[in-house]
Amino acid sequence: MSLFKKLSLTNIITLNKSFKTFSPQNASTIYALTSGSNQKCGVAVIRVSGKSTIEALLKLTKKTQNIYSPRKMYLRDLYHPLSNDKIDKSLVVWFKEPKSFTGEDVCEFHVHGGPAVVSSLLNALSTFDDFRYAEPGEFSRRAFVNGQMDLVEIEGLADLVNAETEMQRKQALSQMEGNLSKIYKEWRSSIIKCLANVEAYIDFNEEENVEDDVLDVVEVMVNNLIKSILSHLNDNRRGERLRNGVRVAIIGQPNAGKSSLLNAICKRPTAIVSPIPGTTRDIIESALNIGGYPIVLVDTAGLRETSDLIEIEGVKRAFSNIESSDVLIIVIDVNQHLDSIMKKGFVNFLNDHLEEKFGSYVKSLRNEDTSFGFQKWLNGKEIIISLNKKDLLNQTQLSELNEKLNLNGEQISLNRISCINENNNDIDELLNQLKSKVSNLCSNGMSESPSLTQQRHRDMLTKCLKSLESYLIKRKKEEDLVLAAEELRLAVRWLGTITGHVSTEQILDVIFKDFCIGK
Ligand SMILES: Nc1nc2c(ncn2[C@@H]2O[C@H](COP(=O)(O)OP(=O)(O)OP(=O)(O)O)[C@@H](O)[C@H]2O)c(=O)[nH]1
Ligand SMILES: [K+]
Ligand SMILES: [Mg+2]
Repeated sequence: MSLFKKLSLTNIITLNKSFKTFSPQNASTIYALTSGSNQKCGVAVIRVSGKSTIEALLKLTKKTQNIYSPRKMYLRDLYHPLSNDKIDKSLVVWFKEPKSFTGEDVCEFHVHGGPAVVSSLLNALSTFDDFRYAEPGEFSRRAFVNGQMDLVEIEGLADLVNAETEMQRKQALSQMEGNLSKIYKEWRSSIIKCLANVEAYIDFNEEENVEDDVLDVVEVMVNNLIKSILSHLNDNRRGERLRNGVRVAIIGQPNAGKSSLLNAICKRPTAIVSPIPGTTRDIIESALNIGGYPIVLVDTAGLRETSDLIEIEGVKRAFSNIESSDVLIIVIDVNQHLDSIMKKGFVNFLNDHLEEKFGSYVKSLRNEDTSFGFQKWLNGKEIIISLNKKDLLNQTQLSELNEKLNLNGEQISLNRISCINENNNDIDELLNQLKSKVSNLCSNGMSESPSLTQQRHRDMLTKCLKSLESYLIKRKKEEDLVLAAEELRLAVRWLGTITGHVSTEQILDVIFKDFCIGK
């Protein structure tokens, strides 16, 4: 083995060793109701983790020595250690460290899910020395500290617990199983390799053992890394959208029927509907699951110029929601605008209508460019146009309208609906259009090429990318190689922060505070 290769190896080992900078706070044994609710239920699970777990299990089941094999279920009576009172008949299972969720000795008691049973067992556990009720996320935190899961996997676990739709579940499961971590870990080891090579070159370039082209090889590797990280970052936020929900804003002029449409889609009277224009002022949000994709449907105030102070604020909020939404459903009262559509043709009508209704907003978007068209206006958003109140048109008007609805190849979806007539397929057609737009915007949650799922990862990856680029710039300017190498060291750090190889208490506190107790 060349000196160069030997050195790479030892450097990697020291780099990997220096990362656990925090101390595990696992002196006490912790316990919690882990099955979630405090409501009555068939079975409640109480989890215990820590070094005195076994003592508690033996005491509660009145055994003097450990007769329990790990990972096997036993049916046992549980007794309160102080009163000797029988608490319940329970299934017990224990896991010997390190083969447990937390990496410590763990025991689970499956008891009948009544509040009195649960509190009696929790009370019994509290009587043991150095036992305390777990903090939110403390079991997971111990799993992390003991190396059972990295941070990205733990975040996947939290997402899995919070997943509300099928696609979210798939994405979270894949992340929990380490598919996303794998990418970050591979990148990290590549950078560590680069760093080790550069350091070897710095230390030993006088000697013949170091290959001449080492720095060129590093440059190629860094360039490849930059490419991979960039394409992961520029994924159009597909994974984040799936995790957080796609924002879909319903917009249009007053009385177009926006709130009626929200109610029709949600199948409940969420928003107030009235014939008075300017009814909706606040933003009304409703969470939906469409084909496994999470959606936040947003009803907004009708867009118009007004002197009503409250309505002005409503219109302002509507515009800021247009800005932050991924999909816009533009509702148009087709009865009111029929003449105009027939006269101008649909695309011209739409351009004029949008310019009139959204003019101020559009102007702010287009700066000096005065040409007006959907593409400019969309600004990357998906658009669905809903011609509402079609029930007010007669058959002749409807068929004349249909002939006019030529979109000239614009990338928008169009539908004709009625929010009054409950018994129609129009809303279904709209939902299908919405689903196809949303599925284009979201990752499908599958593991082949896991998507970036969190802003935290995005921030760290961006910093990592900057450091890699700085390395190349410093190399190009032929600056001191030691200073350039420092950039690689930083890049390793940023990546390590994502998975928790480099860690600070602040990051951990932020991540684990959102966990429920018992996780
Ligand atoms: N005939 C008919 N009337 C409708 C339809 N959809 C809504 N309306 C009526 O139109 C009026 C306005 O409906 P809303 O849903 O309040 O309209 P909006 O766009 O939310 O209005 P603002 O909140 O004031 O901007 C109400 O009287 C609704 O009953 C429809 O499909 N057909
Ligand atoms: K209204
Ligand atoms: Mg409304």
